[in-house]
Amino acid sequence: MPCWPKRGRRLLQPIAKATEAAPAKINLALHVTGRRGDGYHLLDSLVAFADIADRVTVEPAAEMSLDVTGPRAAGVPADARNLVWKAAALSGAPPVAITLEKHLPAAAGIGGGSSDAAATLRALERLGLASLPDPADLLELGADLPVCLSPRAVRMEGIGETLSPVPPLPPLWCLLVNPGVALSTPAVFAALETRENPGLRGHMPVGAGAFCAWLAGQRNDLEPPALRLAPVIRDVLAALAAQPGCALARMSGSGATCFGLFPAEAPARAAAAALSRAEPGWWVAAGRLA
Ligand SMILES: C[C@@](CO)(OP(=O)(O)O)[C@H](O)COP(=O)(O)OP(=O)(O)OC[C@H]1O[C@@H](n2ccc(N)nc2=O)[C@H](O)[C@@H]1O
Ligand SMILES: Nc1ncnc2c1ncn2[C@@H]1O[C@H](COP(=O)(O)OP(=O)(O)O)[C@@H](O)[C@H]1O
Repeated sequence: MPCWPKRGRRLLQPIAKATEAAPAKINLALHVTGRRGDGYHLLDSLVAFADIADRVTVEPAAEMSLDVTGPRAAGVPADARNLVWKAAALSGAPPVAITLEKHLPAAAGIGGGSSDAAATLRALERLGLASLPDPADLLELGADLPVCLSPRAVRMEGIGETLSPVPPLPPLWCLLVNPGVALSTPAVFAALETRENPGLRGHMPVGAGAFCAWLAGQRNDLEPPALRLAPVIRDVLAALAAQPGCALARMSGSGATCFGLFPAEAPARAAAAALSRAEPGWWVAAGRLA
């Protein structure tokens, strides 16, 4: 079904296809505060996004199809198991052809699949093929889906369905590093030693220096279990922390991707170049935090 955008009184060309960026999700802090009866964990997380992204292109078609391309396509399912396909099916939209250009590593703690699925839903909405769902209704696709629907910095609680606004983040650049180890999210949660921990403490300051100091006082409670499952994460954290200009190094989500925060762009770019040279087997990407 073509979509006729209403701009002024002129009839414009129908939108034939829509492309959306699916940015990397970063848990700047991730506190595990309890566990529900069904085994899902309660979280208190400050979530942000980086302009390091997959790209999802959606166009109307006679039948559903999915083409997975790009430098990180290997191993990503190109059928109904993929979250982009599941999202399109859940939306109730007519059949579409989806092209997913993978740049983010999979099973990496940066919500690649969830962000791709959310980007698919935004593209379907732009094409006029489906309306944007209520974020909480997306939990059945994954706990990270609600936060990825409108990718901007927020506080995420519950198992991922409770989203509340935070003050704008200070200008910060991030360096994402993954050592090439895929970590299973359930395995990392299962390896937690303590499940009832305090939530985020205090109020988020506005300036970059104060913000990074405040963040250093928060945690990622999934870091210790992930380190036990993949000890190489310790090397990644040490390598990030040793980069000039790095204000904080921490793991995102259930790992194994870690991030370094840099108040200035040039040191972040220099650190990306240095780490890529030193560890050619690691995935390294620098971007702006949003
Ligand atoms: C840990 C987080 C933090 O943002 O990120 P990632 O490491 O995936 O990026 C997310 O909560 C992951 O969300 P997502 O990857 O969508 O998880 P789901 O598919 O819903 O769940 C996978 C499994 O993780 C565990 N799980 C997930 C979320 C949660 N709040 N409690 C859990 O215990 C459960 O064992 C569940 O079966
Ligand atoms: N679009 C997708 N991109 C990556 N992985 C996907 C996608 N759809 C389904 N998957 C499956 O989901 C698993 C978790 O991938 P991902 O969402 O990238 O994890 P994480 O949330 O830990 O970053 C992968 O192992 C893969 O089999």
